[in-house]
Amino acid sequence: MKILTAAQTREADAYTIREEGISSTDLMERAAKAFTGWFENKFQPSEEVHVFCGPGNNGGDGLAAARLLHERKYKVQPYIVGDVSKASDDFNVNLKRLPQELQPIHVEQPSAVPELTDTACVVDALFGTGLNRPVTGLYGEVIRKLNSSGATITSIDIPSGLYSDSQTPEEGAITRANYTISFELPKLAFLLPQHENFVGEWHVVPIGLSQKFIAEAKSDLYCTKQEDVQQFLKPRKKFSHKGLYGHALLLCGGYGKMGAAVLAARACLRSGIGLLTVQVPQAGYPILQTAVPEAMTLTDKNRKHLSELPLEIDKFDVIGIGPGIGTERVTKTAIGQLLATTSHPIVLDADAINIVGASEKLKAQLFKKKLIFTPHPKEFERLVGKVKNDYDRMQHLREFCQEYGCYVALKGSHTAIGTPEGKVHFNTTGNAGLATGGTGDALTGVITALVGQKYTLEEACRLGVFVHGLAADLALQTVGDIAMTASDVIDHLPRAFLHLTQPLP
Ligand SMILES: NC(=O)C1=CN([C@@H]2O[C@H](COP(=O)(O)OP(=O)(O)OC[C@H]3O[C@@H](n4cnc5c(N)ncnc54)[C@H](O)[C@@H]3O)[C@@H](O)[C@H]2O)[C@@H](O)CC1
Ligand SMILES: [K+]
Repeated sequence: MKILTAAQTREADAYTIREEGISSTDLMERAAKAFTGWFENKFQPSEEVHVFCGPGNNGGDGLAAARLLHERKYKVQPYIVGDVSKASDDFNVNLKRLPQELQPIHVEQPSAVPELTDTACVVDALFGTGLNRPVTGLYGEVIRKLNSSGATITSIDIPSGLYSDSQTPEEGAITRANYTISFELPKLAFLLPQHENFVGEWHVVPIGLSQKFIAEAKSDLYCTKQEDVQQFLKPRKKFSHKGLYGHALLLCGGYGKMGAAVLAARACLRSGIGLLTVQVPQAGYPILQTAVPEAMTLTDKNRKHLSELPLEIDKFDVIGIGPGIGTERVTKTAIGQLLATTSHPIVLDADAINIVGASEKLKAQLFKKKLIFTPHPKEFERLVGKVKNDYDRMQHLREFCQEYGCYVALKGSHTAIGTPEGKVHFNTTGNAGLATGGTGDALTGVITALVGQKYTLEEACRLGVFVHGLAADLALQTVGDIAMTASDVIDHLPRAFLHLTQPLP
């Protein structure tokens, strides 16, 4: 699914109106119906609904929604904020359509906003994608008052004041929505962690914008949905054997962190790898052989740390390295040797990233390799330096991937996968239960397994991150997010793959 800019969304609206012979007023009615459809499922008609409308089409949506909710027996009070003498045409059409008994309150001073209790529902329709400057003055005061009221706020299309695809200037007020209901496609701003407290829980509702326009629109930003990954999932063949599904090598684990190797290995096996060899420091031999009997185990000559590569490194189709390995000098040397010798794809995680990030010499060895990095935001900064905000982080992600011709799965609530072409694919599965030690080790195992099965590096990243998040979503139903462990996520990988390959009842 593509992510469009605010400007492209306006063009999509205009194109749909022009090419599909629908009036802009009817498109607004569709948007308001889609919004109220969601709203009715969430809130009871007994609740008071205060709808705050700005001067543009977002305000028009608010007026239309006020009318529709009133028809469905909600107790609605519309507010018109600021000077609307130059309001949009569709705003005016919807103002006229308000029934006699639904008189709007004109807010020309912040004091005209009533004291709202925390049982009140607010619909925020002040500004949408037409926002063209930071919100200050009266509108800013109204937003601050709504934010501090304790009422439950639902924003139409986007929290008012939030820029959809660039950094909102500091002086601009932004609605802190509990829910955001957006039209047709998500906005980039929703996917960035810094906006969590503004966007709240977000949903996208379809309004029938031209699919032709969306398909042809140029964008480097995507959301990965289930149907996307299902398209490149490879079904197993009846006459197949383990040799067809790749032989992976995991270089993981260290003294006191052998669990990282166990988790990566178990996730790798649960993601379909044909054969798995794990090399661990000597101290890990009995642990691996006992905890993961399906894996072959090699031991390093070093008792506690990774210090050497297996002799026949080229027989492996893919190498996953990093979880639990530490940053000893001997380990750094081994990573240098790995980058210098193998031509097979490598998945680098955790301390492998920290080691590479701290060494210009190793960074110089990254060019023209088949590499996937799976950093969390701190590890990513060790690769690219300090970042200013989430937009800056995205820019660094694209530049790093383009410069080194590699893939980076930058982990987060919406893990962002950067590609050498400068694209970014945001993931849409997963939950806060993943914020616990070991889930990253599991992800390394999943992606390594998929690369071993000859998925392209892009497919392995997108499918791997998606299925790992889906496993966590399935685990959520039985263990919840507080108690979830990495092992729970791995234990739910089978159901997650089943969910993708077979329609569930
Ligand atoms: N026909 C369409 O184009 C559709 C539009 N839709 C809705 O329309 C919205 C976009 O509408 P518009 O393009 O009219 O834009 P908005 O409603 O977001 O706001 C634009 C108006 O606000 C003013 N403005 C912008 N920034 C301001 C600021 N910081 N302080 C004070 N005033 C400011 C502008 O001068 C303009 O009058 C979407 O977000 C969506 O909610 C939907 O109804 C779907 C159909
Ligand atoms: K809004």
